[in-house]
Amino acid sequence: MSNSDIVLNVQGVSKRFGGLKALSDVGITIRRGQVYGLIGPNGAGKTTFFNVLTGLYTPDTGSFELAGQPYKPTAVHLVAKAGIARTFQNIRLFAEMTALENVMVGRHVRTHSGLVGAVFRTAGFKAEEAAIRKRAHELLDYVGIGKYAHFRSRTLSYGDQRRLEIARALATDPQLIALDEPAAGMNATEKVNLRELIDRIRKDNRTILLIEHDVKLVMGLCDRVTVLDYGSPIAEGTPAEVQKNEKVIEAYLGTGGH
Ligand SMILES: Nc1ncnc2c1ncn2[C@@H]1O[C@H](COP(=O)(O)OP(=O)(O)OP(=O)(O)O)[C@@H](O)[C@H]1O
Repeated sequence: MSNSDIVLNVQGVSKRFGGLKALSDVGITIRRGQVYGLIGPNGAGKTTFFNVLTGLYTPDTGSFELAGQPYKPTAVHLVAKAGIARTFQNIRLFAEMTALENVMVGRHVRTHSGLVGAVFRTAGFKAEEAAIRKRAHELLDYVGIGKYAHFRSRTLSYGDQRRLEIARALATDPQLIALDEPAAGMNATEKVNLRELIDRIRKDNRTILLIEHDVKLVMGLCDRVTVLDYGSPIAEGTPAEVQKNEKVIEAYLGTGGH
């Protein structure tokens, strides 16, 4: 495989909170079309890594490359523009906006008319708006909630709100989709449906990084996995490989499950 297959290459990430080393020299490499899992016991540093990657926390050290281009994760909107879209553990939708509007907002990251066009409603702006609306409908259909396009997002079920977040992430045409505990709070049926959706996104040659507590889901879905423990990577490999790794078994089962 050539280097052009590498979507995300992050190396040497460290992050301190006062005296606590939340991340020590963490690196991951993700290839195009992979579903990549980041797992580890509670407090291992997964969320911190996600937040660093997506511009919410400033790292102390680290190099960041997306699709071969260096990027600086200094602000969320810059990371989105560089091509990483994320969802949140605690769903962050615009509750009073419709499902369609939420996806359209995501798409605006990639639009060109800008403020002047929006204020004067130029022909270019209107054409762009119509294209965004069409694409947003397509994405809602794609994630399976097209019939709720005109419902306020807060009225959707939990599982459907998660789907909506994924549609909004896809709307930015990202190089990488980062899913923060996508199965959290889902029932068994919703989890099966989520798995199908993620599989489908992967088949469309998208690249996904996910943090997930549901180990079964991770093992069934991910091509590769990195395991963090106390802020350091302790194993990397296929799910089958890491499951057999002594350090991983100890991190999860030994030392009293911190
Ligand atoms: N903003 C912060 N300020 C201070 N300490 C923090 C902050 N965010 C995280 N930490 C600490 O950093 C460590 C790593 O936390 P983090 O939330 O990244 O772990 P995690 O693997 O995502 O855990 P969980 O599985 O419980 O979500 C923890 O000890 C946590 O208390």
